[in-house]
Amino acid sequence: MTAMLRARSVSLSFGDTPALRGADFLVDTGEIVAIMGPSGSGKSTLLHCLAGILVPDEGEIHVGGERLDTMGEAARSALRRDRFGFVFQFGQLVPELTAAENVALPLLLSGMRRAEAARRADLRMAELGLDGLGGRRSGELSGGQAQRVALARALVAEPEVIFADEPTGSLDSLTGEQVMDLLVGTAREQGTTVVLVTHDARVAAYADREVMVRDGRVTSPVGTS
Ligand SMILES: Nc1ncnc2c1ncn2[C@@H]1O[C@H](COP(=O)(O)OP(=O)(O)OP(=O)(O)O)[C@@H](O)[C@H]1O
Repeated sequence: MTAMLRARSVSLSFGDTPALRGADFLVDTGEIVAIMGPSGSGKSTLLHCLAGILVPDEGEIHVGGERLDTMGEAARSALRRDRFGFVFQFGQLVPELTAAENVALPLLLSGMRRAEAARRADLRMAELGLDGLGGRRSGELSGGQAQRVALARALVAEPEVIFADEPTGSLDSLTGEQVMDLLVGTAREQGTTVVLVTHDARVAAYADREVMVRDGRVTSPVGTS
């Protein structure tokens, strides 16, 4: 197996607060890894560094063969757009857009023509059980529906990596299970790598492997290769 993402001795502080203190992490291509650990231990910060949203103060982040932490903002933003998909606790749909427009957004941003983007968005929504909801805005969707729309948006451009930060945190347990079934099912089908942050052992159980973050360090095995 080849490493999709690797963090080496990553440290990052917010002012005087150290969030990461020499964290090492590795995920192989197609692997689903859950990052667990106590509140405030640095899980989200690690995910944001791996995704090129935050730049560490020290250490290295590698995506495939590329070094992410030394890239400029424009290159990191292009890499996030072209190779990564994101699902957060609250779907973060654009409220002014319909569900279908939200799902098509990543394709439009990468320059796809409107009709083709709409066609692919429809297909993806149908796969996630969202038939007939394309015209609704986020305020007209249930929490589970909105999170499935967010999932469709994360998956529509067939990213290499999905980053999911507490993707079921705002849902009841049954709806959360449905969202995890869809996320993990689609990722396995497409060979997508998933990095998942969660407090919930039932959610982490969907992953191939769990790592534990404590006090800004990954304390359990960092990877398989
Ligand atoms: N934007 C920020 N500004 C200042 N401090 C921050 C910021 N983001 C995180 N921190 C601090 O960094 C540390 C790690 O935070 P992080 O959000 O990564 O933890 P977490 O393990 O994801 O926590 P939780 O499970 O509660 O979401 C905490 O002490 C937090 O207060």
